[in-house]
Amino acid sequence: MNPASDVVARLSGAVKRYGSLTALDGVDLVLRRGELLAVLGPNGAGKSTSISLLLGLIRPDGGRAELFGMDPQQIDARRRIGVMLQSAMLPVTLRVGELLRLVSSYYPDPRPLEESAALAGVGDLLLRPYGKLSGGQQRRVQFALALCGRPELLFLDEPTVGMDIDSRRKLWAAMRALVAEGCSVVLTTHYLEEAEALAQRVVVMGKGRVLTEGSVDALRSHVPLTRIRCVTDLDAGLIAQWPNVATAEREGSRMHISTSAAENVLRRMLEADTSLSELEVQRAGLADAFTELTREDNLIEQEAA
Ligand SMILES: Nc1ncnc2c1ncn2[C@@H]1O[C@H](COP(=O)(O)OP(=O)(O)OP(=O)(O)O)[C@@H](O)[C@H]1O
Repeated sequence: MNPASDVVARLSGAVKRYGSLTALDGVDLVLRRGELLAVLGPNGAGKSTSISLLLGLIRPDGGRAELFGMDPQQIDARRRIGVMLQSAMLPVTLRVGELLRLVSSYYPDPRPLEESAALAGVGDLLLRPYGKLSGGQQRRVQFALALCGRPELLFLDEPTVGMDIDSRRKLWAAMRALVAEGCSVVLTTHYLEEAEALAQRVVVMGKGRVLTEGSVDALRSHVPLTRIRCVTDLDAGLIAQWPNVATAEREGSRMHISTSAAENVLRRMLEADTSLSELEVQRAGLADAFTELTREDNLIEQEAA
C-alpha cells in the first residue's frame, strides 16, 4: 500500500494569524485512513483553528491544508466528511428525524436513518423538536448528523462536553464502531481519559505549535514515574531521601510518593511499616504526561523571556 494515498487529511507548515496574534505557527499534522487521532492542548492552543483549516472554514496565511489530497473547500472533499463542532446552530423547530433526513440528503450514500439514530443513541428522540432537547441530547443528535452521511472522515470537536457518563460511554462505543468500519476520526478533547480510551495517536498542541505526537504509550513514557499512595506513619522527609524517589508528600494520614523504582520503594516501605494499609500503585497516565509536556512548554517560554 502506498502510504501517501493513505493520508486523508494533512496540514503542512500551517500558519494562521489574527492581527498580531499567531494562532498557528507552522503546524504539521497528518491523519491516516482508519485511525483515531486525538488533538489535545490547553485552551487557545490552536486545536479548533487547525480543524477549521482542514474543513476549509478559514484559509491559512502560510503553508497548506489538504483533505483527501484536495483543497478542503472542494465539494468532492466535503462530501466525504462529517463534522461536529463545539457550537452547532440547528433549526430548533425541526424534529430530530426531520433534521437527520435533511442532512442525510446532502450525501451521496447516507446510512439508513434508523442506523444513524441507533449509532448515536437518539432512536427514541426522532419525533422530538431539536430545541426542546437537553444539552446532552442535542450533542447526541449533532453526533448523529455528523455520521449519517457515512463519512470517511469525522471531525469531532469536544463531542462529549455536557454529556453524562452513560452517554459518553455510548458515544465512545459508537466512535470505536466507526473506526472499525474504516472511518478516520479527528477528536479534540479536554478529557484525557477519552483520548487514552480511544486514540491510536495523540497530538499535543501548545501556543499554536505541535509540542509532541505519538501513541498514548509513547507519550506516557515521557513520565517514567509510578505513583504510590498508602496510609502509613513513615516520615515523608525520610522517604524523599530514598534512592529513586522523586517526591514524597503527606496529606493527612495518606502518603503520596512518585518514584521510578516502585518495587524497591514498596519493599522498603513494607519492611519499615508492617501496619501500612490502603496501598494503591498506579503508572503515570496520559494526564501526567500532558501536564509535564505543557509545563515544559511554559518553562521554555519563561526561559526565553
Ligand atoms: N476568529 C478569531 N479572531 C481572533 N482570534 C482568534 C480567532 N479564532 C481563534 N483565535 C485565537 O487563536 C488562538 C487559538 O484558538 P483555538 O480556538 O484554535 O484554540 P483551542 O486550542 O481550540 O482552544 P479551546 O480548548 O479553548 O477550544 C486563541 O488565542 C484564540 O483566541
